[in-house]
Amino acid sequence: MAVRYGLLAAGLFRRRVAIAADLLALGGHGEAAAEELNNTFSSMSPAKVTPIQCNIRNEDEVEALVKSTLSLYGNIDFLVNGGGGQFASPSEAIRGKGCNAVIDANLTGTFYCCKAVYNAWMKEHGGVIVNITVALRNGFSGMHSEAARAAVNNPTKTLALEWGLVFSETAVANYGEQGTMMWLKIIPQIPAKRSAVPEEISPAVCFVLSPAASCITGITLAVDGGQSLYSSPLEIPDHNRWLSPREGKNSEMLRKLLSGKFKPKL
Ligand SMILES: CCCCCCC/C=C/C(=O)SCCNC(=O)CCNC(=O)[C@H](O)C(C)(C)COP(=O)(O)OP(=O)(O)OC[C@H]1O[C@@H](n2cnc3c(N)ncnc32)[C@H](O)[C@@H]1OP(=O)(O)O
Ligand SMILES: NC(=O)C1=CN([C@@H]2O[C@H](COP(=O)(O)OP(=O)(O)OC[C@H]3O[C@@H](n4cnc5c(N)ncnc54)[C@H](OP(=O)(O)O)[C@@H]3O)[C@@H](O)[C@H]2O)C=CC1
Repeated sequence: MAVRYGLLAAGLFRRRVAIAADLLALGGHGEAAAEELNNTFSSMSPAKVTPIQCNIRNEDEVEALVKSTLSLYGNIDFLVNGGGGQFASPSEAIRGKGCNAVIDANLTGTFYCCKAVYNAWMKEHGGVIVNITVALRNGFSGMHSEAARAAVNNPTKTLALEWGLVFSETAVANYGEQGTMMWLKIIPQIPAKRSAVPEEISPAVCFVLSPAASCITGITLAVDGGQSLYSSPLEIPDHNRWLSPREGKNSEMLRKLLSGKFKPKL
């Protein structure tokens, strides 16, 4: 199984019993992470994590990575795209270079990985691909990040159709170190009244990878405690930039209501 290593991928590894497989951990600093996982889980499973460094923003490196994986393991049953991230910034301050960097990491990097694994293995043998993004309905993880994550959604469906693979996009909302303060503020708006934790993301991914999901493809599975069903976590700043309604008795009534001078009957 090929996985770009991260917090969520580590959770996935914990559930390796369900999908007994070796695991290839990737990422800029994968070695220490792989060592930690191998030490932690060696008594529980023969599965082994092998770190191979690769910048997924570089197409040649991704192709070389897939080649190395196949020489190591002989096959690639699953690809879980879990690499990515963003920097925090108000939209108006994001520069082109930063925007492109985030799009390259989250969107183009995901595509490179899908394409390389498909061409080198899954085209002939089939397989399952899961793309992990952010649960972003109504927006919030930053314009650059949102653009990249939302842009994974439709191609996931297109590739599921074009390639005939079991293909799924898992949108997660679990807030660890990133955005903690912001997240604390919005927890009251989450129907579950808490965020998800990595241990709740990995079972969802395992489900999609497992034979239990053998008739599922191209779906988006939100693991977010219902957050995306409810309001947006974004705060709307006070402003006076909206067009006023046409003058008349209804706009007059609205003004009264908003001023608090008029008490509605109900
Ligand atoms: C912000 C909170 C939103 C809600 C969070 C939702 C929940 C999500 C959680 C997670 O994502 S967990 C994963 C956590 N990990 C990360 O987020 C790491 C993300 N970082 C990266 O992937 C990379 O650092 C990057 C953002 C893709 C940038 O790549 P790199 O460092 O290689 O940059 P360059 O290609 O050289 O481009 C640099 C360019 O980028 C802009 N920039 C980078 N950092 C910042 C920053 N902190 N503030 C503003 N702008 C930034 C900037 O334009 C840089 O250009 P220069 O100024 O250097 O010329
Ligand atoms: N954790 C959270 O709260 C949430 C996470 N997500 C998203 O879910 C996905 C997985 O998250 P999680 O596991 O927590 O995140 P992590 O930050 O733990 O893992 C992301 C991994 O991606 C790797 N990575 C980033 N850019 C590249 C690159 N250019 N080339 C190769 N590897 C790269 C990082 O490697 P390295 O560290 O070596 O640079 C890191 O190991 C991400 O897309 C994240 O944005 C969504 C919602 C919430």
